[in-house]
Amino acid sequence: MSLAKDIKSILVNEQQIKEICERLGKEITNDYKSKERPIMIGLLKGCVPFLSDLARHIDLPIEIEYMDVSSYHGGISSSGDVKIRKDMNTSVAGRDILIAEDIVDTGRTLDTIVKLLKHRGAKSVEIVTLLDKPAGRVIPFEPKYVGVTIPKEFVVGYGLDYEEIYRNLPYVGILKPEIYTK
Ligand SMILES: O=P(O)(O)OC[C@H]1O[C@H](OP(=O)(O)OP(=O)(O)O)[C@H](O)[C@@H]1O
Ligand SMILES: Nc1nc2[nH]cnc2c(=O)[nH]1
Repeated sequence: MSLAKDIKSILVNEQQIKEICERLGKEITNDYKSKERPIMIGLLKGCVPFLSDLARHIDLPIEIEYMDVSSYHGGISSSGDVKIRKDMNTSVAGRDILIAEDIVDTGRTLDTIVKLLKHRGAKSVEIVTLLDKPAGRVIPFEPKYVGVTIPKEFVVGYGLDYEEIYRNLPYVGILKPEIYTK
């Protein structure tokens, strides 16, 4: 059964993703070159393909950690309740942190996690996201590094799921509404 048949249109294709990772990797390499062993924290599960591709374009000694965070418990809207399902093991106190995300939508996930990491004593906390959906915000939030700004559509692929499916599509596409309205 093909996954592609459920996609209305491709929003960010494989070539565009490649170019975004190269561009952001160069920018981050330049901005973080004088910082001591920054920690890139991926927010599972959606971050996986993006973090993996982006990190290979960062030419610096960085550490990579993960936190498993979720607020979308099935369906296409945020529950508003950001749950940490698995925390990281390393202390962030005094460290420069770069959070890697697949998407910033309502802003709830990142607002919660940035506040938490600052409360734990991180020296700096910045965000790199593949997708930014500013029209979805319910909390003001501006990620520092953005791959591409997208319209207010529910998207899947390249890490992003609908009910845990579609994360393995190699591109980002708009899901046909009949998939989530049926
Ligand atoms: O800006 P927001 O409205 O908070 O949405 C962004 C979050 O939503 C998705 O995660 P989700 O909760 O679906 O978990 P997942 O990464 O495991 O799919 C995505 O990976 C972001 O973390
Ligand atoms: N799959 C998916 N997850 C999200 N989390 C927040 N916005 C989105 C979205 O558009 N698609």
